[in-house]
Amino acid sequence: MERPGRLLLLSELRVRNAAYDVSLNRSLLTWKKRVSSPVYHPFRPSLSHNVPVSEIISVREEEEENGSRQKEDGSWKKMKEQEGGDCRQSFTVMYVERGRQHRWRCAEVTFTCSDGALCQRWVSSIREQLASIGSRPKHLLVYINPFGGKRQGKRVYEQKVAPLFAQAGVSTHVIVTEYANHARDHLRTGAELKKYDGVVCVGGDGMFSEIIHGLIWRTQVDGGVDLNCPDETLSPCSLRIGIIPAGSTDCICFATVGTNDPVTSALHIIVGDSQPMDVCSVHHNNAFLRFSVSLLGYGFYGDVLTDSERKRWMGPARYDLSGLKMFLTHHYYEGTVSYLPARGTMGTPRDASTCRSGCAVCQHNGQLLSEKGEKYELSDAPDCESEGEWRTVRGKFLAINAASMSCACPRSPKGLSPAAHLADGTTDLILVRKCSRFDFLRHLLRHTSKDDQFDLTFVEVHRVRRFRFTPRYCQSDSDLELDLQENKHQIFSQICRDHPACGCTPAYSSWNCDGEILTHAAIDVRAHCQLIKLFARGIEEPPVFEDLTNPCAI
Ligand SMILES: CCCCCCCCCCCCC/C=C/[C@@H](O)[C@H](COP(=O)(O)O)NC(=O)CCCCC
Ligand SMILES: Nc1ncnc2c1ncn2[C@@H]1O[C@H](COP(=O)(O)OP(=O)(O)O)[C@@H](O)[C@H]1O
Ligand SMILES: [Ca+2]
Repeated sequence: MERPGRLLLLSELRVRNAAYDVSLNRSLLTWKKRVSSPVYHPFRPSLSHNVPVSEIISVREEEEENGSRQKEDGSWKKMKEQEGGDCRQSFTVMYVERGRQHRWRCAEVTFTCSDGALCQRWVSSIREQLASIGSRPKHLLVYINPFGGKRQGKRVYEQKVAPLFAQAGVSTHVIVTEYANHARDHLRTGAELKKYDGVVCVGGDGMFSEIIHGLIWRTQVDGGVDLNCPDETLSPCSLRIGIIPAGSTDCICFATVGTNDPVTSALHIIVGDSQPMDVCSVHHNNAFLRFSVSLLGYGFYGDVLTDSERKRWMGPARYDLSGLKMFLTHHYYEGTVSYLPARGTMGTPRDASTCRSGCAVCQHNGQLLSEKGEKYELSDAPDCESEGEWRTVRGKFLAINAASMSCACPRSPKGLSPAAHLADGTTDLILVRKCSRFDFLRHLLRHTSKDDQFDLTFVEVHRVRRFRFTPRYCQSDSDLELDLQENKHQIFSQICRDHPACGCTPAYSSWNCDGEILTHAAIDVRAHCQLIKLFARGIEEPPVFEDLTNPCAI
């Protein structure tokens, strides 16, 4: 068996007319400038580059300007004569280069070889190494929401993403959605999923939500799982999902990649990254309502979303206006929250460390939950003997938020729950009790600074596996139906005839479920560990020691 470090090729090649020693093994492509004097010079920029094979995007043979080109059969039709009489050919390697703030770019380097045969050997060796990476997708199903965010999804895909996919030899079937839930319904029933290695979503969190609803639903139906039963163990989806950010918040992309940049996302897809992610199921009276991967927010975030939907024409700025309006409105909601604390798992919501690439907490908890899955499922059932583990909080709340991941986004780069994990099988339940406007503003502002948004007397946070919310004035299903029919376009679409303070504060808010409105206030939520996978790797730590041998790092 070949060891990863075994040298496959070592040649003297030229890069921009300078001589380099270029080597390839199964994990690394290295090019190192030949120096006339080998004396060490501390201030001379480094002359060595290392690119992991896993981060090579593609390799292409260059067509010489003077007409020398490769024939269909791979032989060289005409060689360009060098002054010295030798023939030269060149090839270009495209690879991932890291920029600022987790951005990735496609860089390239052209190597000139002394002869065509050597050039071909290099090209085919690199191609062989790339082909042996089994995790890279070859065929992708792409859904574009042309109306997400600033309505740039189609243009962004065509101009920035499609050329990269073509360069990397990734074939695509592209569907531009024509109506809301088009992608979801196509994934449920129409798409031939066996043909693809992954699904790509061009849009925002709402569009991503459509994709996971289609994929998870299809996987459960294929596996005979009853989605309406909150205690069922769901089957994980095998297809990975890529997100090209083209929405308004794009928090799922930001929290899994570290930036909202279409090129960076496309490169993570091409190199075949894989990031498992938790999904919460939301039920009402034993009927399945929705899935959530980022924010489930009642009160403030539910009201912001409901208000902002009527301002869609404003684009992403609608959230700022609705946010300000709802902050001034200052509604609170009464109810009971019951939760099952996450026991035996690593990590707490007050940890200083955050979820990063290759997160040990996610790996530990993921393994624990998959090994002890059955036992955990049983003890989680609220009506079994361990009912005593459930805790209950009653009160008046300005906001009840469940963050299954940090929910970091450009508005709040550390997120709603900075220490939440992408794939640990838990969600962070944040309860913001009724307080003054001034105190609520302090809490909100802390999402944008280094200060701890949980270190306030009216805020509590719990890491949980399940929770339930019941509003004080219980909503009947007929109320909800009337509500939907009559008050669809009202900011607070509640029936509050039984509410003593009717006219000043509504009895119910709605849930903001990854940017989609849920009108049922009473819900039962359960975290499912690592139910889906993304073409991402989590947020990378900046290198502690810069690679001083790499001039790009200086
Ligand atoms: C006075 C300063 C206030 C600063 C408050 C900052 C807090 C921001 C936390 C944002 C968390 C966002 C969680 C993500 C939610 C998205 O799923 C959802 C839909 O996204 P998309 O489909 O891409 O539009 N976005 C929202 O609900 C927007 C919330 C904005 C709240 C101001
Ligand atoms: N072609 C379409 N026409 C109208 N709505 C659509 C279409 N495609 C998707 N949607 C819906 O648009 C909503 C918002 O999409 P999203 O991409 O998240 O943008 P934003 O981040 O701006 O909210 C989602 O609920 C999605 O279901
Ligand atoms: Ca989680």
